[in-house]
Amino acid sequence: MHTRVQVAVRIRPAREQQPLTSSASTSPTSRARRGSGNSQAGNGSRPSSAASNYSSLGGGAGRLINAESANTIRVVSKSESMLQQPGTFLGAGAANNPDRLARYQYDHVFNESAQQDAIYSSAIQPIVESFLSGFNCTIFAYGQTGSGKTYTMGTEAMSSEEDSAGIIPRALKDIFASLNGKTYEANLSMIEIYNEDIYDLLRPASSGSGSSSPSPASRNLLTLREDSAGIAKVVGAVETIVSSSEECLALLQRGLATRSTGMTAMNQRSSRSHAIVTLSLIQHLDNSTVATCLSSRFHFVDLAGSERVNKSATTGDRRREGISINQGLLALGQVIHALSEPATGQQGTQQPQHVPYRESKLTRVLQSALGGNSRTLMVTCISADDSDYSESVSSLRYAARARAIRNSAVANIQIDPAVDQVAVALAKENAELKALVAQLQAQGALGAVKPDTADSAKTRETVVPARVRLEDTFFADYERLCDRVSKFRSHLGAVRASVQTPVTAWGS
Ligand SMILES: Nc1ncnc2c1ncn2[C@@H]1O[C@H](COP(=O)(O)OP(=O)(O)OP(=O)(O)O)[C@@H](O)[C@H]1O
Repeated sequence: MHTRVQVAVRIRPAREQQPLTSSASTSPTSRARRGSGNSQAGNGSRPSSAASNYSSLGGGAGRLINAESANTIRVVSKSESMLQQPGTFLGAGAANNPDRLARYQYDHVFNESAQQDAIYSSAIQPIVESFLSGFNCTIFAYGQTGSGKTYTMGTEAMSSEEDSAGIIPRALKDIFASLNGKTYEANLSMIEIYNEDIYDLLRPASSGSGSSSPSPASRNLLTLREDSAGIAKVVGAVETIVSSSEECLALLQRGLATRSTGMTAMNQRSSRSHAIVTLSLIQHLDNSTVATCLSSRFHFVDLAGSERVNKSATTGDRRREGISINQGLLALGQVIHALSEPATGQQGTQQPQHVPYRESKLTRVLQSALGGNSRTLMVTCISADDSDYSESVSSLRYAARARAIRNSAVANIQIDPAVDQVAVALAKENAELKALVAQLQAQGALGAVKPDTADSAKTRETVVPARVRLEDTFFADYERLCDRVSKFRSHLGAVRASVQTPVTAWGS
């Protein structure tokens, strides 16, 4: 079933303070480890209660970028060329657009006063329902550095109780509440892509544990391998069995402590890596005749933010990280671009476009989320400050393009492995019966009885009743097999029908 990638845009509250003027370029915290929420006092430090440092006013009449409705963002263009860009629907171009306005439309737009719970209930809950119905799902946060991706995803602090809790803790809480009383297996993993290397955040570094900042060489490097369908999979990440949201949050908290972060002029604790949290779930469905199971994967992706080297005032490691981050995001932009615009052939026919997934680890890992078997939501975080105008407009354009991507998401229904064994046994039995029938036919026991041989009377006496008995057994087994197969088919059909359209709001 084709589903469109959904896009939500969140405008972060205005920063009350100017971008950090700390000497990020001269004394960066070298690959700082994210703490457990402690914030240092003083100029430029991360607020202990983040919301308290930001204006909660929605909208800003004099600003160039504003949320106009629950689906629309209005941008006053600074240049003529901007009005010609995809995603604008005034369309008539600058000459007919004296107000120089562009409007971008999305599935959800949240202004700066939007709270975490409102974002969760309108944009995220439908995806959680899809996941529980057997669909692979991905939510990824995109945007410039400091625009609020980590805050929105909830990879800042792992608690599902606080008002400021983000998407991940809230989703985990809902998922495990829904699974209560069901038979399932759930596994959690957490990785990061840092400078084009993939690390396991749930496996402690193999050496140097005394150091506050393990060197990349001591950490567990993971590899990517393509499956038979050409989809890259991360190999070797620790998958921990989990049975409650509290367990997941404790694990994620541990993983976050080793995520690569660092201070830049734009963000006191800037994520220097793309973090991917994956929850894999197998739900066993109850059925008296044939058991099936739903298997689904939920990827939560907190991307590192794009940054302008001059603005983020980075040097050394921070600068190298920034370049690597930008390269990964550039590749992501190219993939979004290719998927949103199918190439047109010579006769005007649409042709499959080459999609450059292989350009970066990030795009390889996100391959199935973009154009594959997944229900995907891109949460684009922007700042409406005029000083962030060009970065925000660029994010808005990417977001508008991403909305054109069509995925083919299907509910992953499988025969329970235990039922598979029954099916194998029945197939074996069937094959044995067929062989027996063939053997008897070859001996003439099941064919027409040959007339008037010397032993014909004896043959009729002994073979015919045996044949009847064998036929009875064979047909009884055969009917039993057919009955089980037909029950299984109708059950599978019913399960498919019930999970194909669980979310009415999903784009198609
Ligand atoms: N909607 C919001 N309400 C309150 N505080 C916010 C909001 N969005 C972001 N913040 C605060 O702004 C700061 C920067 O946000 P955050 O770290 O989430 O940005 P980011 O996009 O993840 O940046 P980077 O890409 O550099 O990691 C944090 O202190 C965060 O708590």
